[in-house]
This record gives sequence, structure tokens and C-alpha cells, in this order.
Amino acid sequence: MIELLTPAEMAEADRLTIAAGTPGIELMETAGRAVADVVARSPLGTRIAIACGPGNNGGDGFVAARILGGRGYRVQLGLLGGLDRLKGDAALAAAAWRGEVVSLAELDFHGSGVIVDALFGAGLDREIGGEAARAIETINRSGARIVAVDLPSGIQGETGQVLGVAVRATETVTFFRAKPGHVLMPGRVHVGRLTVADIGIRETVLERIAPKAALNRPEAWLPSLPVLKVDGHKYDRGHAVVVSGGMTQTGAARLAAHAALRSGAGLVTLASPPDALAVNAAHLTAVMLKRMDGADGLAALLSDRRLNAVGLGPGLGAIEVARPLVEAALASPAAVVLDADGLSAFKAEPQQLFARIAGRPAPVVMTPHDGEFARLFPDLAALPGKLDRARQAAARSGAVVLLKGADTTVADPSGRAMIADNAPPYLATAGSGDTLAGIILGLVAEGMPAFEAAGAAVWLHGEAGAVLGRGLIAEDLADALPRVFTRLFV
Ligand SMILES: NC(=O)C1=CN([C@@H]2O[C@H](COP(=O)(O)OP(=O)(O)OC[C@H]3O[C@@H](n4cnc5c(N)ncnc54)[C@H](OP(=O)(O)O)[C@@H]3O)[C@@H](O)[C@H]2O)[C@@H](O)CC1
Ligand SMILES: Nc1ncnc2c1ncn2[C@@H]1O[C@H](COP(=O)(O)OP(=O)(O)O)[C@@H](O)[C@H]1O
Ligand SMILES: [K+]
Repeated sequence: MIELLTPAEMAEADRLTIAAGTPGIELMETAGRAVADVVARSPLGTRIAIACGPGNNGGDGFVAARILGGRGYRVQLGLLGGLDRLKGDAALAAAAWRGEVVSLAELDFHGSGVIVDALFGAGLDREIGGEAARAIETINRSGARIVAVDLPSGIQGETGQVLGVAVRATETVTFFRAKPGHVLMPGRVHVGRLTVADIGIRETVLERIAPKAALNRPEAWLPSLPVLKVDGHKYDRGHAVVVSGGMTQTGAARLAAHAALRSGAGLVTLASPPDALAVNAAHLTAVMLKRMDGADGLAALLSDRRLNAVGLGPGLGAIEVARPLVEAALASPAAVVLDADGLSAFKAEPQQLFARIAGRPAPVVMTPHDGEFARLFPDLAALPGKLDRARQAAARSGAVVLLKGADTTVADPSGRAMIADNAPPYLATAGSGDTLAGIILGLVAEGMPAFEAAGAAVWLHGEAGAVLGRGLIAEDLADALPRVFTRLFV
């Protein structure tokens, strides 16, 4: 598991380490050295400008300046505010710097090959303006290699939001663990290449801090992926149902059904309204087809408990059609994956949806994009942090919430969360979300717990996109899964 620490959790890691006997200045020395090591990938002779802020982020900058100067680099250091404003470890680091200290405005950004951004890190707590904002704009226009200390200044560590203006770094060096703001958008774009440096904080502090957010990597969910038994049977792998829309909108459900079969369900049945049976029949092979007469038909189908997971929403249709079907699915004992029209069907009365989820024995996974999210959670949609949005939505609804995008975030009602950073932009194509819903459904049908299944599906979907490359269409994604699974196990 690769934990992501909020700035507050990182400060706690710092505090616990200092309390256990490592002085703060030692952590700062190691942090500054890690920054210097990254900067020193540029050849000797490169001019280096170091922009320091008034807190400990600036302190790291002073340490890096001293180390780089000692290695023979030509270093110029500029400080925001006076030296007398520095406190604690930053003041100690500044006292050890023997070179000149100029003002930020005097720093020769344009004549430098590398700029070290040590203005603000974890302590940024408001919009940047004035002299610091002007310096950041100049840094961004400089054309130099930009190495940010901890976070690109202006990026909020918890949310990845830009507070006013933010450095666009070539590389960022952070300490101990990445922060959510390194992977959430737009932070990730400002971070550039991320190095996570060991500064001597012990792993054991994580037991005390118990962070609840992690990077979406196989370590986060692989232990929950069902292991196939040598003597296994398809009936051991679950039977998923996908509900089709009417005659002219059947493709989305078929994409999901196909993906569910690829991702793990032993059997998949497409439940089709009578008018769409012929068109569905013409397009299905391994996926089975069953006639479904409205919500009563779906309820009857799902009364067979072997059908243990149902997915609905893609192409489901208008509210009058979609809502009774979703209600029937939620009244069944099956796990439910709700997407697209299945979510929008409750936009006028989201509480009705949450009331139906509450107390269900089987899990519900909801997979909104931003638009669908805003329909169900209008007040949460304005929150600045995607992690916070997903977590609060999960807590309110009782479902696992998967909030889509380049930084797809999955959260469960207890606050556990994972953020993905492996999705290539060509995943943004029609039907891609339908496929994702199907992948989740297949994994849940196979017996994977819902939170882990949602996380695994996002990662698999992203990897499938990466394997296929530019030009992919949604139809290809599920068919790339065997290759992704193979890579997962070698
Ligand atoms: N934790 C650890 O383990 C380790 C942490 N380390 C390092 O410490 C960093 C965190 O240091 P930090 O807490 O001193 O905060 P930091 O980012 O320097 O900024 C605070 C200063 O900026 C100011 N300020 C804030 N916003 C502003 C704005 N918009 N516009 C203008 N001013 C603004 C604020 O001023 P004030 O609010 O007092 O006016 C305050 O002076 C962390 O990122 C890492 O690099 C390492 O040394 C090793 C171990
Ligand atoms: N810029 C992006 N980079 C990576 N993945 C993206 C990006 N934008 C969207 N996606 C992904 O593409 C999929 C689109 O899903 P969705 O919006 O439901 O589309 P559709 O309804 O057409 O299937 C989601 O998995 C989403 O996370
Ligand atoms: K910084």
C-alpha cells in the first residue's frame, strides 16, 4: 500500500519523529540534501536560482543552497521577506548559509539553468498574491528546469488545487510519502516528475497516523482479488446481470456486460426489454440474454439468488423507465453497480436513493462523472478537494463512490480512499465509463469486496488504456484485460 499523507498527517509524522529523538533540523538537512541531489543531475556550471519562502519550505531551500554551493555550483538565493522573519529550523538553516541573500525580485530567474522553488510547501494556507505571485509567474515563464521542494508553490497539498497561482515544476521532490495534491488534478500537472525522498521518518509512524488515503496501485487491492481455484467452476465466479436500455440504446449495456465477463464474472446475463431483444440477440455471444418486462421483470429475475450482482445505468433511459428499475435492483439481495442514467434518475430526490441503499446487506457502487455527481450531491460538488467530495458522498449515501476523471477517486463510507494516476487521456472516449462499470460488476460478482473491486477496476481500465494507446475505442478496452491481468501476475 502506498499511503498518501495530508499535510496535517505529514506534520504529525514530523512531530512523532522529532519526539522520538530526531531533531527537526536533521530532517530539514536530509530534505535539503535530497533536493540538492535532484538538482545536481544538471551539470556543474549550471547557474542555480533558489527562491525561498518564510517557512520551513524556505529552510529546505537554504540547506539545498549550501550543499549545492559546496559542490561547486553557482548558486543565487532569494528570500521572500526579511531574514528576521525566519524561525526555528528555517532560521538555523539560514544561519548556516554563508552566501548572499537577495530579495525575490532581484533573483536572476532568466539567467539560471535550474530554479529551485522553495517558496511554500505544506504550510500554504491562502491565495498567493503580491511579490510571491509575480515571482511564480516569472519562474513559469523562465524556460529553466524547475525543481519544486515538497510541493510546487501554490498547490495545496491536500486537494491539488491552485491557490491563486502555482509553479509549474519540471520535477518535485517530496518527503516520506506523496500527498493527495501530488496526484489530484490540477496539482499533478504542476508537479511534473515526482521523487519521494526518504528523510529518516520511520514507517512505524504510519501505525499511529493510520492514513486512510492511498495511491491506487495493485498493492491497495490485489490481496482482495479472488484467486481462481484449479478445480474451480464458472458457477463459483458469480453471475452478473446488466440491464439493457430500449431498442435504440442498447450498446452501452452490452459494453458493460462484455467487460463484466472479461473482468471476472463466471456468467453474465443481459436483461433486455422486449423491444430490444432482437437487436441485443444479434450482438451477443458469450453474454446470455433474458427477456425482462419492466421493474417487475427485473425483480423476478433477481429473486434467483445465484444472480449476485446487477449493473444498471448505461443507456438505461429516461427517469420514468430508469427509476423503477433501479428501485427493483436495490430491493434485491444482489450487489449493485449504478452508473449514468441510473444515478440521474434520482436527481430530484437523492435522499430516496440513499434511503434505499441504507441497510442493504449487499454493497452499492456508484460511478458518477462530475456532472452526475453534481446532480446527486449538489452541495458537495463545490468542495475544492476531490478526495473530500468522494468521501463525503460515500458517507452520505452509504455507497462506495467512484468519482471519475483523470484522477479517479474511490471512497467508501468509512473514509478509506484511493486515487488513481495511471489513466491515459485517451480513456476519455464514448462508452469508456460503461466499460468501467462493467469491470467493477464482474469483479464484485466474482466476490471481490466493493471498495477494492472499484479500485481494481479503475486501475485495470487505466492500464488497458495504456496498453492500447491512442486510437482506442471503448470496444477495445475489455478485450485488453487479459493482457493486463497477465502483467499483474508476472
Ligand atoms: N513535515 C516534515 O516532516 C518536514 C517538513 N519540511 C518542510 O517544511 C515545509 C512546511 O513548512 P511550514 O509548515 O513552515 O510551511 P511552509 O510551506 O514553509 O509555508 C509557511 C509559511 O508561508 C507563509 N504563507 C503561507 N501561505 C502564504 C501565502 N499564500 N502568501 C504568503 N505567505 C504565505 C506563512 O506565513 P504566515 O501565515 O505566518 O504569514 C509561513 O511563514 C514542508 O513543505 C517541507 O518543505 C522539511 O524541512 C522536512 C520535514
Ligand atoms: N483526461 C482524462 N484522463 C484519463 N481518463 C479520463 C479522462 N477523462 C475521463 N477519463 C475517464 O474516461 C471514462 C469516461 O467515463 P464517462 O464520462 O462515464 O463516459 P461514457 O459515459 O461515455 O462512458 C472514465 O473512466 C473517466 O475516468
Ligand atoms: K515549494
